[in-house]
Amino acid sequence: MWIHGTGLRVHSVYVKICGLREPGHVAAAVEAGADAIGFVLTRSPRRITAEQARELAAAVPSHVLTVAVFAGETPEEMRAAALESGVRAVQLHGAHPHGDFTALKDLGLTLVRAGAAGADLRCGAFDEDLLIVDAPRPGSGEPWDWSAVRGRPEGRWMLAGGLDPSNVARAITEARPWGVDVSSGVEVAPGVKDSGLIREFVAVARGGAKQA
Ligand SMILES: O=C(O)c1ccccc1N[C@@H]1O[C@H](COP(=O)(O)O)[C@@H](O)[C@H]1O
Repeated sequence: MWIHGTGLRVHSVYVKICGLREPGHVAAAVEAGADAIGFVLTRSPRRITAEQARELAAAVPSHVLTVAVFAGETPEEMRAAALESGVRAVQLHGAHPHGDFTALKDLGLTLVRAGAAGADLRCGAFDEDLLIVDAPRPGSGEPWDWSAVRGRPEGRWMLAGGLDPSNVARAITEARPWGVDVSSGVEVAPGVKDSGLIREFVAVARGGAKQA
């Protein structure tokens, strides 16, 4: 199902796979049915350049949202990297002020705001299109008490932080998010994705695979 006017497609639970660096893993995520895939353009074991992101994004069909992930960069840096990479969305982690979102608005990209549970939990409060409610340390793979936010975020919001194929079904039950976002939980080492784990994560998040 497509959400009118947003370029966003949802099944039961919207699924984003983040921190992709290899064409084979991008293909695995797309074939598994991910709705969005993320390229980390900030400090991280998963960091790639805007040029590498452009090459990876070029192979992604238009129904899958490509997202550039930032944390602490200036609006000018984010604009330049977003334009060079050719992504369709930008994701701002941490304490970015409202003005940073306003400064990116004219790019016409989907704006994603990501913050921990203590942040403003209303999607749209910073003019963003999507909200991610994450662990205090993004990309750390550390689980947190997902049930603590159940019923609190408003609008289209994704749960993130420590999710993996073994716990995502429970996390969805506990927090009732609109979508889920994963990075570490589909890796065999920091920054090293695994196609089997990507497939398993998408299948479980959509309710298509049984939990052990
Ligand atoms: O994935 C990263 O390395 C990363 C680095 C800096 C900011 C955000 C990052 N990714 C986002 O973090 C969570 C996933 O965390 P986890 O590793 O699954 O626990 C998600 O929002 C990613 O988009």
